[in-house]
Amino acid sequence: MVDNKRAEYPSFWRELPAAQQPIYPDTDALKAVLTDLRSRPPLVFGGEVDSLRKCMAEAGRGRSFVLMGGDCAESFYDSVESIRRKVQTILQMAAVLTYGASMPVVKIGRIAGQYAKPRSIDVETRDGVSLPVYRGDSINGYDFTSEARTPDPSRMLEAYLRAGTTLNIIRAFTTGGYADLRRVHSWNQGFTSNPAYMRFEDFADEIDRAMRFMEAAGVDFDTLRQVHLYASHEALQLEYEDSMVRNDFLSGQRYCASGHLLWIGERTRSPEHAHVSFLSSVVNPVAVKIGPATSPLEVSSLIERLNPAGDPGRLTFITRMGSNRIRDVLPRLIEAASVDGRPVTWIADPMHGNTIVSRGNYKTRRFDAIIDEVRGFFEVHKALGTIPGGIHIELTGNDVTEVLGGGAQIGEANLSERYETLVDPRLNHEQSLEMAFEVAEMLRNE
Ligand SMILES: O=C[C@H](O)[C@H](O)COP(=O)(O)O
Ligand SMILES: C=C(OP(=O)(O)O)C(=O)O
Ligand SMILES: [Mn+2]
Repeated sequence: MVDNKRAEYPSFWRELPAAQQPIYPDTDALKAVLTDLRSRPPLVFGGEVDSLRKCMAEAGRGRSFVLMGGDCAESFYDSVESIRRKVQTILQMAAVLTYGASMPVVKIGRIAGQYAKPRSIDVETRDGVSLPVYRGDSINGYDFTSEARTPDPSRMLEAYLRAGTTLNIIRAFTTGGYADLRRVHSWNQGFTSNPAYMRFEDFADEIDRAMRFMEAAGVDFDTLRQVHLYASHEALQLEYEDSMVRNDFLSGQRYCASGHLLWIGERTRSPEHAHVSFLSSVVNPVAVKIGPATSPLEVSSLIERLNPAGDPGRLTFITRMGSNRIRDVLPRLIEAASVDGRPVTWIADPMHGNTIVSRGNYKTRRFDAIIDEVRGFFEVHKALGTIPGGIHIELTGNDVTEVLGGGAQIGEANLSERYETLVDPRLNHEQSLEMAFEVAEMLRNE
């Protein structure tokens, strides 16, 4: 467990600098919402959170592989159909990765709480009019009006309710037979029968033979009808996260009950600042996004602050370097963690270091660069004898055109067709599956 002096002063984060926080004009309304949130039931429970921490520990030891995926920013208006397709996409990817890795795949959504966004610029200007930038549905609205863009504390309450609804949908889809491996396999067969993905045919045939072997050998597929899909999000909005802290009634420990795993973003990860201090005071598994400017010293300080007792599964680093930097930058950061010796789980986010702007001014990413960053991540770990523990992807189950390339060859001219994201470009359903096959092949060749 987290044996940290700061845990004795859980509000210590309030004394430290906190980047990317909204400023609410109505402080009385803010207080009322926070009081209300503190009285509400937790969204996730201690036992589930502890199970995920054990899964993250297994991934750190190379005995399982983590798939984290979902929207850059969820919307309060996401339909049940859109959530269903996202869950389906994650389940399909996980089945392919399980075969490639010959290991269990830990499934974690960027879901049921991914409503607050860090931004690089505070204002957005359109036709000479400047307004506060959109920071996620739990902070302000997407519409380009002064009213929508003003931070509104009642949005935190709505975020809590939407997260609860989404968790309920997830529980229904993952326990009601929808996640049955036979069903997931038949969806994947639909994907690989598309001529655009012919190159995965042999791999898909192998999976199909494995399924038939399992059936012939008498595996009880009915025991494979339920899966765990955990919920994660960036713990950016500290007042909301703090209002969701609960002492678990069984263990008595402090959990942030807004999601199973919480991460700290690249823009708020200073070891001396508020986000790190806040997450040091709860026992959830935590992750920190680290970009190419991260120093080995910061890696050791983050370990010291977030996992002083060296609990396996407590701390994950999500590397987001860019395909052209990962092979140079990652080795010294892994070495710093190895010298420290306390266990760390490593996950690759091949999205955020590969963002570009298209000629038509769309924020986008190239599919090939995304795949190349994962390849670099595997190469570096192989050279150092350390463990590549998983991948972290921005995806949607919808048929959007936000990322360039892939088998469907989305080009710059296609981006305007279905560019629907609120913030960053996501892999669409087919690109996500294509990525799963690519990474499964890398895992098999490990
Ligand atoms: O996921 C997030 C984005 O990378 C981050 O919010 C910054 O986006 P921006 O540069 O559009 O502000
Ligand atoms: C903002 C994000 O990432 P990062 O902190 O790595 O830039 C994100 O994951 O959406
Ligand atoms: Mn993003």
